[in-house]
Amino acid sequence: MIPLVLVIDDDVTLNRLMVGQLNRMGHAATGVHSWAAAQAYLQQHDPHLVLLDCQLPDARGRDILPQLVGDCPVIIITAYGSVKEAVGAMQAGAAEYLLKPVNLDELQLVIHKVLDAHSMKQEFLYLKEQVQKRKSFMIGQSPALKEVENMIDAVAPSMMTVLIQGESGVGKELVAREIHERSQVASRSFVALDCCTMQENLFESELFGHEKGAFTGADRQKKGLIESAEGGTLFLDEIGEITPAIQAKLLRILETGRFRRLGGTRDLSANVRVVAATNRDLLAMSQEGTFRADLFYRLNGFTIYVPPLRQRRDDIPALVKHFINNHDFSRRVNKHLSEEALAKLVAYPWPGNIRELKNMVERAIILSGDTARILPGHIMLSDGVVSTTAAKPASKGVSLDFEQIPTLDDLEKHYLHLLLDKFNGHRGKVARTLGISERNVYRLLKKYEFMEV
Ligand SMILES: Nc1ncnc2c1ncn2[C@@H]1O[C@H](COP(=O)(O)OP(=O)(O)OP(=O)(O)O)[C@@H](O)[C@H]1O
Repeated sequence: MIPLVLVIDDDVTLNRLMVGQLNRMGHAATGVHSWAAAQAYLQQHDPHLVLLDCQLPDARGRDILPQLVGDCPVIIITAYGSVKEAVGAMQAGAAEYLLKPVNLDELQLVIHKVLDAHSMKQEFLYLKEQVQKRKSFMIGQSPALKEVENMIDAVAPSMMTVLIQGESGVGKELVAREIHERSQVASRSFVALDCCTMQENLFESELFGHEKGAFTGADRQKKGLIESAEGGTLFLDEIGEITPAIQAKLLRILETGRFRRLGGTRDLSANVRVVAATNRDLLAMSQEGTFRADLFYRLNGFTIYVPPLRQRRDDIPALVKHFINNHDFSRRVNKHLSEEALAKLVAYPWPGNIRELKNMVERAIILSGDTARILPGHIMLSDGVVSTTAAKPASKGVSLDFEQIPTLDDLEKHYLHLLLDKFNGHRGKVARTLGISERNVYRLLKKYEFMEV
């Protein structure tokens, strides 16, 4: 498509020069010398770009600009010495400005830049719209999941705080994203913070931000995630892990909408919707005194419980199909599950829930090689590891059960397996939990020949 360009300039010579240059660049340019002539042109055409002289005989550029900028990018041409006018035009929405006398090389550069930026913006807006229009990412038709969907629909349009409860890997973060996507603030940011992976100070500065000099190394002011989520949704994952000091600050945000950056003396307002998730029993924790009861009641105003996969086995076939279809390699070889393999999956208790199912499907795809059919032999369910934290959400510790007395290597291997499942294969989080470097985690992955390596 050849871009249409309209040049509105009463300087006849400059106008002709610019039109000539634009046509040589492969555009279809038309020159007019007044606003009246431009209006006549605009009634018949939709140009992709307008070059507009600030001083026309029958109108001033800054009065016309608002009528043009909504439809296409506008480059202002202004007399040398009227930079102030050019700045005003930029503030009113002009894409760029050129000073007279116009240098034709510069004209070419600026036009390329403006058209490229405009097409990128159009593409971005298109993609954003597509993403917003997209249907739910939540797969499954079971009555239990439908109930969760109904709860999401009910609460999403309000700005109410929501608590999502459920075992690890059931899809709590997905539910939080759905609440955001179906809310009135869907076009604003969704900011997620995992409360269990950071030390208290780091976490505080990440969430609330800090002022310059708040602590050693704070050499400049930094905004926190609360400010990044301004007008949108702040998702606090693993809320049961936050310390009492942070619990108090979070309570203040929920009660008053106010907070301070670390080292700050000024209150700032937090205009965010808070959605929190946990696999712990917050009620029991608040009764034991490890989680503030007042914060629990604030969060608990609207709770969505996401049931474990073993209570909605009907969803397994659709989930497996979804994970296979979303795997590049399996799409190429048209992978599918044999009936026996599916039966094996449906019978399994899934202590690691949908995350475990997803990892298992990905492993089975690799193990089945070039054959299209995934057979029961390609499905490796956890061998020997009978229970994990996932099966005991209220417990803070970890239990590994073995059929025989394990060696040190068995313990290491199974604990690594458990952490990989818990953190969805995230090596950084595994390393932080084990207190070793990521390089060492990588070494262990190789040692035990995990498929993720
Ligand atoms: N209904 C679903 N449809 C499709 N994918 C799902 C569904 N539920 C969960 N998943 C996928 O399963 C994985 C785990 O989900 P998610 O991270 O939301 O679980 P979680 O409950 O937040 O886990 P954790 O407690 O460990 O933070 C993700 O890859 C997610 O996309």
